[in-house]
Amino acid sequence: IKDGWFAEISETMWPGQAMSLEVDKILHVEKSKYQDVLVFKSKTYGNVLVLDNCIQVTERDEFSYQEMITHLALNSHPNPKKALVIGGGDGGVLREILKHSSIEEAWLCDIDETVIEVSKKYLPEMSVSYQDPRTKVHIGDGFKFLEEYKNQFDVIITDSSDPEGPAESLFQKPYFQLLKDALTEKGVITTQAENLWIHMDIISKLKKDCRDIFPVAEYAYTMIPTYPSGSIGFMVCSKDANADVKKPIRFDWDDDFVAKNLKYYNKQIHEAAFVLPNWADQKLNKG
Ligand SMILES: NCCCN[C@H]1CC[C@H](N)CC1
Repeated sequence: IKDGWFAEISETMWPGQAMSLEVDKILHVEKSKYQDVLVFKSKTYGNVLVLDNCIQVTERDEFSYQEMITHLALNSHPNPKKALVIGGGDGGVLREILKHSSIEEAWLCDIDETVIEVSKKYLPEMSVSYQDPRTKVHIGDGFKFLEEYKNQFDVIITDSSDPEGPAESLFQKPYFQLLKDALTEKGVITTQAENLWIHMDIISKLKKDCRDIFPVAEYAYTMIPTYPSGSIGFMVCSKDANADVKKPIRFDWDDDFVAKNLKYYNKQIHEAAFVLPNWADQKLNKG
């Protein structure tokens, strides 16, 4: 933090650019077993969680990412009862999963307990999900966790940081085979799949690996001001060869629920999220 500003600089992951947020107050600085953890109160985006110098969530715009990574998956499954988040220690994705009345168990496996602890203290609107009786928390490596649970989950969401650091293995092909084996018959996954403007190499490899393992694998994205280049994508995959993940097959919420509980996701946005600009469509779907 310099002259009252936090700059998200990464010469390897987004060279030559940086998102900056003005800092009002530093709330927490800690070196956990896995990464540097920083929480600060920003001037205009609420509290901000930073891991290894990468912005993970801000209170002002997190809903875009949390709602899309969750509902693109759950509304592509006919009747999700048991869901799992790999990562997601801030609790935001868990909060979104719990908005589906079909959910009986919402599991979360994050490697770093410190992230959960600081979220409970500084991100109350996301960590509220830990109080839900359907929530089950496991602290550990998602890779190892999945090796123990076969044919268990209807939906698995990989809410990870970037491929540099503790989440590196969550972007490799063997991980997607583990995800598939942990899913039930019509299981659906979503993963954090980076940005079209600066990570096309990562995305095309992810799509290829997912296509080799899942009969259905599509990339979708959302607008989010505080992530690099202002948007972030998701791989959305289904074990069901007849599934069309590009359209919601379920939308159980009435207008009143949507007005009160969904600030971003709706039926039209579900479909629109898969529509790519020409250069991206060429590279991803025709390359
Ligand atoms: N729920 C936390 C979100 C983690 N996803 C972020 C996506 C953008 C990355 N540069 C950092 C992690």
